[in-house]
Amino acid sequence: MSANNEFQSVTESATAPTTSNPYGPNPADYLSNVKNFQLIDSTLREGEQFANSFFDTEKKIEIARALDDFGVDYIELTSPVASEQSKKDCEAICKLGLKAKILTHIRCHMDDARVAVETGVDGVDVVIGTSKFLRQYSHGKDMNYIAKSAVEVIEFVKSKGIEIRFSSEDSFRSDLVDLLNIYKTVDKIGVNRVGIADTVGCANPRQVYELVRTLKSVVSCDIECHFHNDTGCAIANAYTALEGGARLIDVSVLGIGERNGITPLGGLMARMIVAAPEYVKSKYKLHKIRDIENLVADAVEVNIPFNNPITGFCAFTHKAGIHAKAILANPSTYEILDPHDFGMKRYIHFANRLTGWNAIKSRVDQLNLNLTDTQVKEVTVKIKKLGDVRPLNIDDVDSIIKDFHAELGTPILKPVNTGLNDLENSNGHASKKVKTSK
Ligand SMILES: CC(=O)SCCNC(=O)CCNC(=O)[C@H](O)C(C)(C)COP(=O)(O)OP(=O)(O)OC[C@H]1O[C@@H](n2cnc3c(N)ncnc32)[C@H](O)[C@@H]1OP(=O)(O)O
Ligand SMILES: O=C(O)CCC(=O)C(=O)O
Ligand SMILES: [Mg+2]
Repeated sequence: MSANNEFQSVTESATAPTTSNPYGPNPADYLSNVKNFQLIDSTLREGEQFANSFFDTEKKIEIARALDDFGVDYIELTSPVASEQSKKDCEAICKLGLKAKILTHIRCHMDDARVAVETGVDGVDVVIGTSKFLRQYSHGKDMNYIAKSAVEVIEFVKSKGIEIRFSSEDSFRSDLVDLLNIYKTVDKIGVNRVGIADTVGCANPRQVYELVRTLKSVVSCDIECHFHNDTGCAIANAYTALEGGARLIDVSVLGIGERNGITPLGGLMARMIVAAPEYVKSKYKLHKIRDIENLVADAVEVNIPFNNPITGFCAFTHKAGIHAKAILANPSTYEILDPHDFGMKRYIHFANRLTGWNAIKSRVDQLNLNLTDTQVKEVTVKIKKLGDVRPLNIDDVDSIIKDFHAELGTPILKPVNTGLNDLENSNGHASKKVKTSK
């Protein structure tokens, strides 16, 4: 068996969930939930609550169009009672005729509901805090009052013929009996969705799975989930919620939102393409993620983080010699995501002291030079030696290779081609300055 075939067979068995069954006793059940999810993008609601955000009407429209083109199912907008302009922007976005359904997000109060239903939205997301913190320090209402006002608001919105979702804020610090009672009440009068919100980012995936499973056993409507990222669990929690039977996940571009934000759109796509590749690739224009992230990053004046899934400048850059060799043989050896699915490229960063002769041989081949394996190993030693002294760039490596080749006096058989391709790291050592992965 060739090296390539060996890699192939390892990769295939590692990515075959139905045979290796990493999902426990009912893989079909978990997977069917995961393969049918929907996205509610809240960049223009939760994202407006991000510290740096200010979107004028034109920018909101540009972002809404980009999200629609990407394929999100819903776009959630700031409450129309937040300000006069928020209301006008909501009305303007409703008139765009987008494929995505437009939602606005309001408090559980008739004053808000009356304004929301007049904006032209396809649905209203209603929220009210149910934890003791929110009941004491935010709105100050008890569970009876919450249930009464929820019923009133829901019936009113339903009477307008648009979608209605009821969500408890701070669900994971709320009393479970209180929660299930209020969800049962609103499910009975017929909401489109109920929402679970990890408002403070305290939940872990096991807690999420348990709550979603429990809720699923008492309501018949769809379940939506909203996860903050304070403890770094927002993507994992979203995924686990889907495994548990939730249908919809709230996301925002780059995860922008209150504090350090919520489940990021791009990061969730990275997670979901592994679980449901056909569904994700057919439903969402994944190659648009980079442009959407750049659009929002520019608007809120932040850089794309270096370690961002998919679009971080080094998300598909392989450096150590051991990795480079295997990547050259079969990219799946060290990649769970294929960069080409997202319109991205893979790079092998060979200009450093951790490189190996296999990576340097690839560079020699790219330069169309004619060296034996023994000669490539010799020139690799020279490259690593300089790499011990200072950071290297591609030109350093090329010069060492070309000088070595010239000293041998071997003719160059073909014209030299130094154009960039997948084996060159065009981002080089500029990580501190690189704003995006372009
Ligand atoms: C977890 C979340 O992200 S929830 C969504 C957060 N989004 C927003 O806050 C939208 C932007 N907000 C705003 O523009 C303003 O806060 C407004 C217009 C909503 C309210 O402004 P104000 O009336 O000046 O009140 P303020 O913001 O100081 O306090 C919040 C008020 O809402 C009430 N409230 C808070 N949550 C809820 C709720 N879910 N349902 C009903 N009332 C609520 C509070 O009791 C308080 O009213 P009070 O001052 O009469 O006690
Ligand atoms: O409406 C919701 O479900 C979520 C509201 C929110 O932003 C939160 O609780 O963090
Ligand atoms: Mg939130």
